[in-house]
Amino acid sequence: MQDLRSLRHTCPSSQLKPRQSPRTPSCPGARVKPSRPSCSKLSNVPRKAKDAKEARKQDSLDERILSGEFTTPPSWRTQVINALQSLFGNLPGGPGRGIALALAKEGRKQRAADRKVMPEATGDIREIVGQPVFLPLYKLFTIYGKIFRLSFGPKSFVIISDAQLAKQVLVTNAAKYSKGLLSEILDFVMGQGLIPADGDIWKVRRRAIVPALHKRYVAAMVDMFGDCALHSTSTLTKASRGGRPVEMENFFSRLALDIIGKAVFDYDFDSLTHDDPVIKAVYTTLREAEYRSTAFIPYWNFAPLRAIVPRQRRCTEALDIVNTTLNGLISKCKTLVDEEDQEFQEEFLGDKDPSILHFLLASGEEISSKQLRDDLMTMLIAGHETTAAVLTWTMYCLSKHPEYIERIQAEVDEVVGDGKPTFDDIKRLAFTMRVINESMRLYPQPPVLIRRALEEDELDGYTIPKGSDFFISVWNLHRSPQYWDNPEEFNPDRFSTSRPVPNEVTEEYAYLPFGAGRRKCIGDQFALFESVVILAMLFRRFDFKMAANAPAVGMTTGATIHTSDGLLMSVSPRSMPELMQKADKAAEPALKIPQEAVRVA
Ligand code: HEM
Repeated sequence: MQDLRSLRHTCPSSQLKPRQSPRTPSCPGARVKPSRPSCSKLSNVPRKAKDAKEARKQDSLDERILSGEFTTPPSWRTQVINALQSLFGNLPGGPGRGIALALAKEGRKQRAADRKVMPEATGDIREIVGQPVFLPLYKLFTIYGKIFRLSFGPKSFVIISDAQLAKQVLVTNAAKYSKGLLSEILDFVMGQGLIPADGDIWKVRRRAIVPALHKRYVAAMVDMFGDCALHSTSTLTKASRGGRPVEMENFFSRLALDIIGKAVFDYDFDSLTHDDPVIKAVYTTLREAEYRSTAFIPYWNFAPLRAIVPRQRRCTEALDIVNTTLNGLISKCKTLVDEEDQEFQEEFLGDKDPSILHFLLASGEEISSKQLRDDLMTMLIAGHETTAAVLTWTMYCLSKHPEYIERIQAEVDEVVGDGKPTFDDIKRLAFTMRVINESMRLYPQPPVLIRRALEEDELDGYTIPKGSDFFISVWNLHRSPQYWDNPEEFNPDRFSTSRPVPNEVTEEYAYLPFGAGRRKCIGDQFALFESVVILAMLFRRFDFKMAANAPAVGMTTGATIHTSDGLLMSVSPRSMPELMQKADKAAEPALKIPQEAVRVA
């Protein structure tokens, strides 16, 4: 893999100099590492050699920035006009002055014309896909500013790192943009589900699904979050008794899977205590979706290769298992709906099964099994990986700030005590909520949003041709010094607890943890409540800190930000013996967290 040496700047405008001295967009203490190589050749390279190569790559971009390589000179026309203007302006008296004035006017016109050409970085795509893509994008943002084009051979992307431009694409002119590349990548797993769908299918499905997440449903889910979190404490208790550290990313991934399975189709994966073919199939499918979003040759589009390449064969088998399971759940729920005499009304909540699937079937809407499966699969993925990533990075941020853990514990002791948080308690767990809001600022999941222009548009004075692909860098927005004081600092108090929970509107589109506009996340409340309940339940019962010999925490990315080597923490019970006895009684005996299915790719 090359370093970024071939990235060339071709911006003609002098307006686009770096706005600040460039620096590495580091998370507090986190180490940046390349994602697992998508090219099998690299997997034999010894780890140290790979690390050294990565370090050289980082250094070389920094050095090149500092050397001024990316500093944007004026276009040659502007340079010639400037030179002539100064020549004639220095002639004593006579026509020289008049010519200099005319040149000054021409210079102004030329500079305006320069500004119309979008700044452009060109390079080799392997330089970007070899590492979490949002990191080089941050560096390029410090050079090229709020909007620039990133080109690799014939392919190019417009990168947006500005709140008002993001608002224009996501909200004001949303009808002019589709999910583009994302739909292509996710088609094999989500089909026409809500995330990749566009046009009329998206409109119809959004209208059908959003009402399912009504207030009564979310309140019922809050209770279920508490049950699942309590169940998970047996795993932590067992680890703490055995003096064994817990890999928290794996732990949260499985806890979130258990929750979303129940919430969406009333299926108990119980993945924290066992592995089975369905769980393995779900993870194989998820990892394949991530792999496809970072690999740069879509060889799987050729049917013969899908049949030959082992990982593609495994993926097809996994999809079969997941689809068969979903079909089984759909027909079971259909039978339930046929047999029950519960009337469907607004805020419908199934007595025996409060899931979204039950709501959708009970609503009586005509829908094909394939569409229903696409919807369920979409929500399974959307609601699982994201929440697990948010909890993992929140834990990581907290591990650096024991003082905030103490504040969460004090709040939970006062508001919740030994029980499970209720819907009404959540408002009063305001500091815990701000911790999550702040962690989502530093580690947005996903870190970039993808769009494609369906028709010509104009952004910041630039003409955007139809078909242009966009990355809206939420990572850049959330760490931009233009919008945030000390943007790299983890500081939950930047969001006051006496103000509403921060969102895209309160923060004027500089904060987009759930996107914005018509494609905004439908599970935002669900996910925030879920995260608050889990943190409250765990911190009431345990203390967490980084394990003594934990590997440094690095980042890799697919759809969300993963750790490169896990988040290894030691867990110990808080010194409240009577509480731990109660927790032990409530929870079932634990097996160790199954490891093998989580890191398949
Ligand atoms: C902390 C957890 C979550 C985060 C950070 C998150 C983030 C997001 C973001 C940023 C988008 C917008 C994507 C875009 O504009 O391209 C989105 C869309 C979506 N999310 Fe979430 N999400 C979370 C949890 C959930 C949950 C729990 C569900 C389901 C119960 C869910 C279902 C969806 C769906 C269906 C969409 C597509 C909406 C549409 O296009 O109309 N998400 N999510």
